[in-house]
Amino acid sequence: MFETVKYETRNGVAWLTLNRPDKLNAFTKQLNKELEKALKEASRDSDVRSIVITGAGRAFCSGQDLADVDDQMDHGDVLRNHYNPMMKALSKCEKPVIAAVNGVAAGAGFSLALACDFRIASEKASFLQAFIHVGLVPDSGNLYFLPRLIGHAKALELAVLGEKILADEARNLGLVTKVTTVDTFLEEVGQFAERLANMPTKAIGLIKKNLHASWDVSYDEFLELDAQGQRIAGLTADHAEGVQAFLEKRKPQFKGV
Ligand SMILES: CC(C)(COP(=O)(O)OP(=O)(O)OC[C@H]1O[C@@H](n2cnc3c(N)ncnc32)[C@H](O)[C@@H]1OP(=O)(O)O)[C@@H](O)C(=O)NCCC(=O)NCCSC(=O)/C=C1/CC=CC=CO1
Repeated sequence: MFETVKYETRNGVAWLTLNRPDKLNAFTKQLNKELEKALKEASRDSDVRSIVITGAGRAFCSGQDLADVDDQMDHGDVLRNHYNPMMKALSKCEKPVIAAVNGVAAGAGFSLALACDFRIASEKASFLQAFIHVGLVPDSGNLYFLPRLIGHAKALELAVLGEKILADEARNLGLVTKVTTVDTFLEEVGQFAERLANMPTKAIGLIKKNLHASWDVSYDEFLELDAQGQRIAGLTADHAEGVQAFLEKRKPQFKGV
């Protein structure tokens, strides 16, 4: 299906593996486009109820392929034409997305991990604001998500100093949900992704939507978003099943509809 992204589905989970291990899964235009398409495919497929993004080999993603940067190129247009569509496909996805950070996440690879809903890190994972080392500014939504996750002061420190953050520090900062050993990494990511895939998918999508909206609207406007979201959730079969299961004292079987 794709050359630079491995796309697999099993047990309700789409696994999207960035697949340029020799270059630490650095982004090329092809990888930007294929990840965008893979995200849209997983968003569309009703059998998919959670998504994992990870990297082949020893890295998660090392950001822009620096051998593929042309002196003459307008970096703003590179973002507009190649990165932003990929990042928008991710932000528009209503299903839970997990960044399974198996190794280094640098530059736009760090941004990609930040834009996911959850980050699970292997003990070998690290996070690097590589941009400053090549005289650039963190992009692809990096400075949108980072202060929301760890606060302004720490976000500024990481972006300006560009020091590598190891997995345990990332957990202490609140950047990752959990850190696993190398040996149990894929199994634990799989278990977490399948747990999400068996939850009320529409409600998760609405939680994502309203949490994002909460940064941009007044409290009164937000209360109206609550009402709109709850109306939609209240009409789902999963809501009916949740209530029924509670009354019957059994475990609910959510179907994602
Ligand atoms: C810290 C590193 C990510 C990992 O370091 P290390 O583990 O020591 O591994 P290396 O020996 O450095 O790398 C192994 C091989 O992979 C190649 N490689 C790694 N990263 C890239 C890359 N980004 N582009 C191309 N190739 C890469 C590396 O050359 C080695 O190959 P050989 O074995 O053939 O020699 C470290 O690798 C590192 O700092 N990488 C660069 C990180 C970086 O600066 N990323 C880009 C930031 S800018 C960005 O992401 C976004 C944009 C968007 C728009 C426009 C323009 C630019 O940037």
